[in-house]
Amino acid sequence: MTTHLVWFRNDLRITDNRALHAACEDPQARVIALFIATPEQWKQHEMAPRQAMFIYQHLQALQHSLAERGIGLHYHQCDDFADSVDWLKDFCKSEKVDALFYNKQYEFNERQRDAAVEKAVSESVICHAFDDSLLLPPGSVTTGNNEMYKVYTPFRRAFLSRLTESDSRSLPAPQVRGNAGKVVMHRLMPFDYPLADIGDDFAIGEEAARHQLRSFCREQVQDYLEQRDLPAVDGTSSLSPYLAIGVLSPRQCLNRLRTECPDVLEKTDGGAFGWLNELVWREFYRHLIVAWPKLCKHQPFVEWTDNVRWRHAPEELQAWKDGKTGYPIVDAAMRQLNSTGWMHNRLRMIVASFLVKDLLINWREGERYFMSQLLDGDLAANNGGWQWGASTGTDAAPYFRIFNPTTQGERFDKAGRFIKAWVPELADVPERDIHQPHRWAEKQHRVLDYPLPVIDHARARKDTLAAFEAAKNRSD
Ligand SMILES: Cc1cc2nc3c(=O)[nH]c(=O)nc-3n(C[C@H](O)[C@H](O)[C@H](O)COP(=O)(O)OP(=O)(O)OC[C@H]3O[C@@H](n4cnc5c(N)ncnc54)[C@H](O)[C@@H]3O)c2cc1C
Repeated sequence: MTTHLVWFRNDLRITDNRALHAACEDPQARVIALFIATPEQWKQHEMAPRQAMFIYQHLQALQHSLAERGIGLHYHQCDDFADSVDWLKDFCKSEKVDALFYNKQYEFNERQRDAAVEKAVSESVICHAFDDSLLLPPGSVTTGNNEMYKVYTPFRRAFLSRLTESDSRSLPAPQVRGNAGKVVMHRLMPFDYPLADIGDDFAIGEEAARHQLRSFCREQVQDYLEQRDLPAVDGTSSLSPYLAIGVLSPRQCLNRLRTECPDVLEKTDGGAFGWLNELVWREFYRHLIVAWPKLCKHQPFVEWTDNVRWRHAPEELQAWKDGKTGYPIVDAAMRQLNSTGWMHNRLRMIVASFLVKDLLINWREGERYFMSQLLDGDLAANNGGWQWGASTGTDAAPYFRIFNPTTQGERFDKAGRFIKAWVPELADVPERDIHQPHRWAEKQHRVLDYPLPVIDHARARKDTLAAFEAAKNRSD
């Protein structure tokens, strides 16, 4: 009997999982599954303790779903990727594995590890790697010169035309195998990594994720364009934590969207197309890290931006992290992040702009801090978002485009509902004054238990423009 090993990594689901599906195609094969935890590597990647917990809980759910189908999940903990290569080689030998099935990861370290694994086991194991976490594989959407796009809009155009030709059907969960009911449930030890409570906002399991997807596409996606920028409204899908660790696949998202909104590709001014556009951003950033691996190594896409003389301002950095900058929308956003591990996209843009363009602090500090807190931490999307905000990346906003944190708050949280939910110190401030609470307090002769702005935006704007200008000149 042949033995097929499915190595789970960022694809913690049994439905529409290409590697699992392929491994189970031969009904006679013995199929076993494996997850390797690598806490030392996670530390280096700044993975949030909340995300580690989210993974751990989904691993438990996965183990049950696999066992019901007659597939035992083995679990092992190594320090880092290098150790995992050696261990996997021995494991394949001891379990007499004939074929290894896995879904590709696109980050630089992960690709190096996979190449090392394939080499290490090549004598006795056939490896099957699948493009699973994207709608279209990296390198398949290119310019006429066969190069990756550096700008999003033409990428999207080319992407959508390729998408219509591609097979993006979702695959079913594997059939129940002959040995169901006899599977050994190996004990899943908690990872040797800090684990933090994830609260009640995100239910565990792929069924819960699919339910959330279904109801979003059925009930909310039509209003996406009007609501997606309003943090006080639950107007986006909140599916990013599931997509980040592969509890849900982008094909499942696309297919559900098409079922509920069959004209999604034709009606380009509708909410459904707007949502699809976000899924394409996700693809864009993943394609980019493969085309430019330097993005995985903390390097800016636009090289001259490395000449910017960032400020060393540890107290202001800390105020930003703690949500105590004195700018209500920034503080509410950071407190949401610190308390839930999730932040609304508009707010991610605002706080990123504030850190980089107001405080003139290196974008890498923000990127790192986000990873350490986010439940949906994802190298490609996070790096892409930060480099966009810092004007150091592809398709970046030009450096002279600087968000004004006060007017951003006025535009997207007019009545301050979101602010009041997260900054209780401002509970008494009337709606019309919520974005400039100290001005109101002064007029009212009130003392607010809320910090004064850490920086004056108008002055900061000038300084930042000068710093970017000087960096550009230095590189000419
Ligand atoms: C500074 C910054 C950092 C970010 N860090 C991350 C991160 O670590 N992980 C992450 O998944 N997203 C990140 N994003 C992108 C975006 O903010 C989140 O994906 C989104 O807020 C998740 O909420 P949602 O699931 O309700 O999204 P929806 O609006 O419902 O979008 C659907 C899905 O599309 C994807 N998506 C949406 N917007 C983007 C985007 N701008 N870039 C890439 N993918 C997108 C996500 O997978 C999301 O779940 C970041 C954005 C910025 C500006």
